[in-house]
Amino acid sequence: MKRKSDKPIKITEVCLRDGSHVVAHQYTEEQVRNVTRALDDAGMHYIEVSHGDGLGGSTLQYGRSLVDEMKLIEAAAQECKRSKLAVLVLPGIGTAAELKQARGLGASLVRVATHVTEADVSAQHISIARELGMETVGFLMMAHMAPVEKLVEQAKLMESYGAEAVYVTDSAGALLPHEVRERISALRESLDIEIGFHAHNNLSVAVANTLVAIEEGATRIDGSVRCLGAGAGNTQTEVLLAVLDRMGVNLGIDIYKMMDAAENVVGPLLPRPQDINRGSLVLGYAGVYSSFLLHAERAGKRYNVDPRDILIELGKRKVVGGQEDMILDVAAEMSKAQRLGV
Ligand SMILES: CC[C@H](O)CC(=O)C(=O)O
Ligand SMILES: [Mn+2]
Repeated sequence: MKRKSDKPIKITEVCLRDGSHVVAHQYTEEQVRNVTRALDDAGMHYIEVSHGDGLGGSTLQYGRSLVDEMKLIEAAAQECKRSKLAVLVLPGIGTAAELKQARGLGASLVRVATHVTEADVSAQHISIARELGMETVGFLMMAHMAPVEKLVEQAKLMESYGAEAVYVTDSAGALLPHEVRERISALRESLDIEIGFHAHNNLSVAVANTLVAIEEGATRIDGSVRCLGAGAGNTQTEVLLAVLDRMGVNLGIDIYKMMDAAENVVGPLLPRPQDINRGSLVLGYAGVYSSFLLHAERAGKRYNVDPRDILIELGKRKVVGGQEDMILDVAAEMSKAQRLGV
């Protein structure tokens, strides 16, 4: 593979954070320990652990965690011998206090996540993370919703606040390979910091998109073992590693150990196969936040509305992360309209 960056590629495994959405934030300490131990043993670079919506996400609105995420972070930190521990924080949900606590428990990298057009709200969190001595990464979510110039402008803001890398985050799994190429290439030309890419597989192009991102110069790459992430999941880590190895890119992560972790440790955690069903396909097709799927399915059951219609409507209304309460409102409105035959 011809890469446009000569920096090493670093993989962040997100099944214990993005995958938290899939298990409705019900991870146990034992599950987190087992997964972390297996990933660490394989040589994973970074392992992210937090509530699915980041630090402080355990609320009625986003879903309560079974176990306090700080306990999960502490457990994961104790299992990390080689891997570094990462956390995610969304300004407005997670506070400086939680970030400090996570740092104290052993988290050494933080991704500060904002909607793609709202990078300005990340300034304080980025600067606090830098003061705490953490590797600090910006995470621009729903990257398909902004034109390339806007994405570049927002990434530059994060860089100016002190971010050491900025991610193009395809939260909805809506980006197509040529759109990933345009975005990563524009960022490479405009930024002096590393570029990352986080995919969702709702249109079945997560691995392909990730390869394009790497070719264009992205060096921070996310994946989830067995696709254990919101919607249809993320770039499947063990598959990506095998494909990269076949392309002559070896990242020092043991592929057999990753396959075994996928089969024996993560596989049994899946509540259902992470295939691309009609719900996850609609997410990518409509460009809706992947973590909305479970909420839309629940709302659909409650109000007897097809979850696909709810997701399409959310897409039309450009509902973004943090507006989860709109899902019930939309379902209730649609149910009323159905009853009245409107
Ligand atoms: C709400 C946080 C979100 O799950 C972050 C993420 O992984 C994404 O936007 O894809
Ligand atoms: Mn995600």
